[in-house]
Amino acid sequence: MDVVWMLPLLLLFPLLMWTSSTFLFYFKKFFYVAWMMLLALLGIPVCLLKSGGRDVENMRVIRAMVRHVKYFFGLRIEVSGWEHLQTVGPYVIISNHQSSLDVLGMMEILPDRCTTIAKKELVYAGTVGLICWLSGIVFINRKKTSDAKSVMADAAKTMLDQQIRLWVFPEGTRNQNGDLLPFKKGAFHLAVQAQVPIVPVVFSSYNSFYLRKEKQFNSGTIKLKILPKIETKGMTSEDVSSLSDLSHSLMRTAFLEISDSVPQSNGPLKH
Ligand SMILES: CCCCCCCCCCCCCCCCC(=O)SCCNC(=O)CCNC(=O)[C@H](O)C(C)(C)COP(=O)(O)OP(=O)(O)OC[C@H]1O[C@@H](n2cnc3c(N)ncnc32)[C@H](O)[C@@H]1OP(=O)(O)O
Ligand SMILES: CCCCCCCC/C=C\CCCCCCCC(=O)OC[C@@H](O)COP(=O)(O)O
Repeated sequence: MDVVWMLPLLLLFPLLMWTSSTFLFYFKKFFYVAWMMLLALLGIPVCLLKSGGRDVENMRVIRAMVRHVKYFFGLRIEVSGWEHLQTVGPYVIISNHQSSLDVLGMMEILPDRCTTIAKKELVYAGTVGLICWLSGIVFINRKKTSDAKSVMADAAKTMLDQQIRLWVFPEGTRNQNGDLLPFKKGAFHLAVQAQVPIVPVVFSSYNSFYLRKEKQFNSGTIKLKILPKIETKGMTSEDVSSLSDLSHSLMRTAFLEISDSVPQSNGPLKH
């Protein structure tokens, strides 16, 4: 191409960058995925050298490598309720799930020996998939409940045998509706089967800085509220529904309390 044409294009590019919020939205999203892929590529050999294979201890590598990422996007993460994570031994963390950006908040508070339950498709996500597998992430097939149930029953045993904590997203999918989705039951069966406490964690609404439909991705604050643990000792599968309802109501109250009242992306969810 002629140099004469290159010059205005070169000048236009930064202008486009600073003026078009849609362009910035896609650029930031692309950068997020690309950066995470690169970090994972660098993290994989570290994990292999440290533990030689699939091991929950590799979560420490991810936690350390992801902590700076928030600064690229001007995101502040404010945590409250740290004391509720000071529980000895295994427990199940449950949290709401709005976007893949949740990984940033997660890595801010992730306790030692804590891994997560994820959809099986994530294992195919290139270097990110491989580092997730190396870090002991438990993959489930959401379309086959019987398979998912047996994988989670095995996880309940592993939690106790290997003193592992598990992070589950009980909504079962990403949701940015300005409210919580009804909860799936897996996390509660897991906690009851292992007879371990549940620690609810609530992420404030991202609607004040990240709107998928409107293609807005600005800087902002994520509030993370860790709630007091809920004991499950002595509970049976009969108690799962009430345990799920109690957790949902506590988390919904906290979610509405810490989220700014901003226009919602898709309107409030109708139950
Ligand atoms: C260095 C660089 C690094 C780079 C980055 C790396 C980042 C990596 C770290 C972070 C990773 C983050 C990953 C995030 C990924 C998040 C996700 O993938 S979310 C999606 C996957 N997760 C879930 O789906 C978990 C929640 N879902 C469930 O628990 C579900 O219950 C289910 C087990 C999948 C089953 O779902 P479903 O059948 O649709 O619905 P239910 O109503 O819940 O269940 C039906 C029926 O079955 C009973 N039941 C459910 N579970 C059990 C069980 N474990 N045991 C026994 N019975 C069970 C339930 O009670 C229902 O019966 P009922 O009679 O109606 O009560
Ligand atoms: C086929 C591949 C599927 C996942 C591709 C993700 C690739 C992302 C790469 C880098 C981003 C940083 C780490 C993100 C890890 C979190 C992944 C995530 O949040 O998955 C979404 C899942 O919770 C729910 O998905 P659905 O909305 O139910 O569907």
